[in-house]
Amino acid sequence: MSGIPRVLSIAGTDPTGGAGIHADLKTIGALGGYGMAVVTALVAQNTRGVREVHVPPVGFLTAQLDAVSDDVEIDAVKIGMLQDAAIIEVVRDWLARVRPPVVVLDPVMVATSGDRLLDAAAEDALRGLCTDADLVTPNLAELAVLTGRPVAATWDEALDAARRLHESTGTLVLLKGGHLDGADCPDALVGPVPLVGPGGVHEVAGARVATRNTHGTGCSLSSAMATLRAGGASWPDALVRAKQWLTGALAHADALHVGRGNGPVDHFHELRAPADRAWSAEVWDAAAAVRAGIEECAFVRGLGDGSLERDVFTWYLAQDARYLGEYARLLARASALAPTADEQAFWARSAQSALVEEQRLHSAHLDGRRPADPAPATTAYTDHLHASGRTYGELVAAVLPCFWIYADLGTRLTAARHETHPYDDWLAAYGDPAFAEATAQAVRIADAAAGAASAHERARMSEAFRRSAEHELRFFEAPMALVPARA
Ligand SMILES: Nc1ncnc2c1ncn2[C@@H]1O[C@H](COP(=O)(O)OP(=O)(O)O)[C@@H](O)[C@H]1O
Ligand SMILES: Cc1ncc(COP(=O)(O)OP(=O)(O)O)c(N)n1
Repeated sequence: MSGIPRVLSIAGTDPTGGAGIHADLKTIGALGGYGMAVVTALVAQNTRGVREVHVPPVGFLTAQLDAVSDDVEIDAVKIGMLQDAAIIEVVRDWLARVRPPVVVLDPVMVATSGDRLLDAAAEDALRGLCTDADLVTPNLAELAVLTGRPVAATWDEALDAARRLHESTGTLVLLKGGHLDGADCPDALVGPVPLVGPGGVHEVAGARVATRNTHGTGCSLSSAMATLRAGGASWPDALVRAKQWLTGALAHADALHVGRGNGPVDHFHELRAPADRAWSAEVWDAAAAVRAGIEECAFVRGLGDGSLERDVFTWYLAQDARYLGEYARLLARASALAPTADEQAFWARSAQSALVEEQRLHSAHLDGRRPADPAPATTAYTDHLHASGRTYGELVAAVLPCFWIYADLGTRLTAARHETHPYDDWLAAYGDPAFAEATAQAVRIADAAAGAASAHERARMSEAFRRSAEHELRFFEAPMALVPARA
């Protein structure tokens, strides 16, 4: 494969650009591929429904397919609307001759509007095509037709149906939770253990975005899977990234204002993001007063100029040791929830660093004494962090101020360092360039999570960050408040 995956969509059209080959080409481009398209059917449709379908002669479909494959090395194919058995036959013949390394089949049957996009007589032929694909991505209604069972009403029923489809076809199944009710919107890969892991199910959790603009989500998801897999991702990693991207596209869908019905998602929301204000910049600026309070508080000033009483500092360290023990648990939880291997590894390293490096420094200062009981400010902070662990985005937002405020203080306090400074090793730890880099990575991760979040989830992230920043201030104020004469 060349560096850029060459992905062919075989599908029908949508002149409003939300579904079919139009959605496929946008998706492939948005996820870094080179998109190509062979048209199976011309569909006069918009965001409110399908008006008419024109199917060119099947000989012309063969001519299109051959024109592409005679010339271009195809890394992946995504197959969408096929309309009738004759078209399915042509595609099967072509696949038998030209077998691209990745074949994803979205078994399109009925649009959200209720209009049929596949003849009822072609359902058997489509079952046959499922066996030729590497991945098949039915929604719940399509899964019911393919398995000959009633439409699943619960996630467990849907998983059962997906297992049946996998068993009857031998093909990996991407089960989609879009048509279930509730605040969650999970997807899952169901297939052989070597491909998807223990139990033959790899579930990817997701929050439901509150929007009616979901037109073309199935087309977009299947094209995303084809593109990411052709780019070298495992199927589970492809699903994690595809879902993160699609959730962001849904979260930005309302801003498009395309059509009066079920509008499309914003495939290019990630390209537009740099022009938007980063989430991190928003919350950092919003916390300006709290940050100023920290810089000006007696404890931080005393730490900077070295005038801080040793017993006050020791009290602070004992509390910090208590805090870090809990903080490490929360970082480990972020690692468990992380959507990518890189983020998982980052949070795991951070948890280890919080436990080992920081506590090593503390034990040097605490001179072997056991950490004290947690003070109210310490408990309030760690309670808040635990309460913020509902979703990955919120948790990442909640743990971020501890990185960022300390790194920021570190760059300022580094200027105060000198050989005989009583707290020089402490100032060095927080001014450490490696800690600054870890902080920058935590900020990047939080911005990516905010980019994929719904407006509601993004607001929760901002609130989690704001409250953690306030807890940081109280944490710095606590040692001096306990010793009022020194404040
Ligand atoms: N409101 C929503 N919020 C978040 N994800 C959604 C929403 N609706 C659909 N999805 C996601 O879009 C993809 C397509 O799912 P689905 O709607 O079930 O299929 P189809 O578009 O083929 O009917 C899945 O990844 C699903 O989880
Ligand atoms: C040409 C064409 N192909 C497929 C669909 C259905 O797309 P899907 O992604 O399942 O989205 P909804 O129709 O469910 O919104 C289509 N409408 N047109």
